[in-house]
Order: sequence, then C-alpha cells, then structure tokens
Amino acid sequence: MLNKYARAFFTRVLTPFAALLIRLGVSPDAVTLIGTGGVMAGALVFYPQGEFFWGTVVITLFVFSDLVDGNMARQLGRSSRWGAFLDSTLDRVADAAIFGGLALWYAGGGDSIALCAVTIFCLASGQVVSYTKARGESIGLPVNVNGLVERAERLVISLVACGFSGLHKFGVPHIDILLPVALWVVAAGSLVTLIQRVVTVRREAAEADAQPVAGGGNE
Ligand SMILES: CCCCCCCC/C=C\CCCCCCCC(=O)OC[C@H](COP(=O)(O)O[C@@H]1[C@H](O)[C@H](OP(=O)(O)O)[C@@H](O)[C@H](O)[C@H]1O)OC(=O)CCCCCCC/C=C\CCCCCCCC
Ligand SMILES: Nc1ccn([C@@H]2O[C@H](COP(=O)(O)O)[C@@H](O)[C@H]2O)c(=O)n1
Ligand SMILES: [Mg+2]
Ligand SMILES: [Mg+2]
Repeated sequence: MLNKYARAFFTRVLTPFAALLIRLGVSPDAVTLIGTGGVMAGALVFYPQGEFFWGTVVITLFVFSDLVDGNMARQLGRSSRWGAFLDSTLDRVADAAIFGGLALWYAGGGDSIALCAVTIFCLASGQVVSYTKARGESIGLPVNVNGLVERAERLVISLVACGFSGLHKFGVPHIDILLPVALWVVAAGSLVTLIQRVVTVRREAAEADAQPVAGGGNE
C-alpha cells in the first residue's frame, strides 16, 4: 500500500537530492552500499543496547537511500539488472540487521524470551515474504499480489514504534509499550502476507501448468 501511494510523493521530494548526488559524481551502487552500511550500523550498535531513539534516528537517515539509489539510476537512464539484484539483496541484509539488533536486545538487557521470539519471527517471515515473490517470478509466474504488509510497511511500523519507544529513556512514561505492540502487528501482518503470496503462487502455478505445452502433444 505504501509502495503504491507513498512512493510517488517520496520520488518528488527526493529527486532534487538524487540529482545533486549525480552532479557530485556519486553512483547509485555507492548509495545502495553506504545506505545499507548506515542502517546496519544504526541497528547493530544502538538497538542491542536498548538505545531505540538514537538507533532509529541513524537508521532513518540512511534507510531513504533505498529510494534514492533507484531514483538516481532512473535519472541516469542506467537502471540495470545488477542494480536491481544489489538493491534487493542488500534490502534483506538491512532488514536482518534491524530485527537482529532488536532480537539481541530482548535476548540480553531487554530480558524477554517471548519478545525475542516474536522479533525473530518478524525477521524470518519478512525474508520469506520477499523470497516468495522472487522465487515465484524466477519460475516465470507474475506473482500478482503484494499483500497486506510489504517491506515498506514492515519498516515504517517498526521504526516509528522504535523511535517513539526510545523516548521512554527521556522520561516519557509508558511509551515503550509501542515497540512490543508493533512487533506483534508486524509478525501477524507478515504471516497474513505470506499466506496471501503462497496462495497466489499456488493458483498461478496451477493455471500455468494446466496450459498446453507449446508444440507439445495435447492434441
Ligand atoms: C519523536 C520520535 C522520533 C522518532 C525518530 C524518527 C522516526 C522515524 C521513523 C520512521 C521512518 C521510517 C522510514 C521508512 C522508510 C522506508 C523506505 C524504504 O526503504 O522503503 C523501501 C520500499 C521497497 O523498496 P524496493 O522496491 O527497493 O524493495 C523491494 C521490496 O523490498 C520487496 O520486498 P517485499 O515487499 O516483497 O517484502 C522485495 O521483494 C524486492 O526485492 C525489493 O526490490 O520502498 C517503498 O516501498 C516506497 C515507499 C516508501 C514509503 C516510506 C514511507 C515513510 C513514511 C512515513 C515516515 C514516518 C515518519 C514518522 C516520524 C514520526 C516521528 C516523529
Ligand atoms: N544501485 C542500484 C539501485 C537500484 N537500481 C534500479 O532501481 C530499481 C529499484 O528502485 P528503488 O526506487 O526501489 O530503489 C532496481 O530495480 C534497479 O532497476 C539500480 O539500477 N542500481
Ligand atoms: Mg532502492
Ligand atoms: Mg530496495
């Protein structure tokens, strides 16, 4: 949903910045790599210590690089298969760092095995949700579904909740409840999305397999 409705807005906002980076001689691949490195650093340095506010600030500064790199490639007329592969692969790395950092917190100072498990579920289900589409497309199916909770939703729900939960350390009472609630929402939403995508791939695969093979013996 965000991918559909918010992308156009962010494209307008980020296009001048992407153009500036191009003028400075920065490549889209460099933006992809630096953005992922920044997200990983924010997540893996701050989150395991329970520093949710500063972790989210750092991650937010870098996560928008995922919208800037493609924008730059399109402005340059240089969208490439390599760029698409690099972008999607490093998305998985960034997501693993965000939920991995949170899981480390709950396994340590956060002291909650239940929330550690929910966070690991968010990590794993998010990766599998993305894989269903990539694998379905690789076997020639359209995978004509996005589902309830795509990557943008997973990130926005988790990061907004993390950022606000971090205000607890600055004295805002009870606000830290937002993060566990968000993790449960992302976990449940990812499960629903996974089911939506698997059902779609199963239907599309059955339809494709029922088609007569071109030039082959169905007559
Ligand atoms: C007082 C509290 C202070 C709090 C501190 C700050 C809080 C800031 C909080 C949040 C900011 C969140 C920003 C998140 C931005 C996410 C942008 C992004 O990277 O989206 C990526 C997404 C997908 O891009 P791709 O096409 O490159 O990726 C594909 C995707 O990964 C597929 O995965 P799948 O969906 O299948 O699981 C893969 O299959 C595919 O391989 C891959 O290519 O991009 C978009 O979807 C575009 C839309 C982005 C919309 C961003 C909306 C941000 C909206 C609100 C920000 C809220 C700010 C609120 C601040 C509140 C603080 C006061
Ligand atoms: N280093 C890169 C990154 C991306 N691309 C191209 O952009 C598409 C992704 O667009 P986003 O707006 O989601 O970033 C991707 O599929 C590639 O075509 C690129 O070429 N090089
Ligand atoms: Mg990108
Ligand atoms: Mg991406």
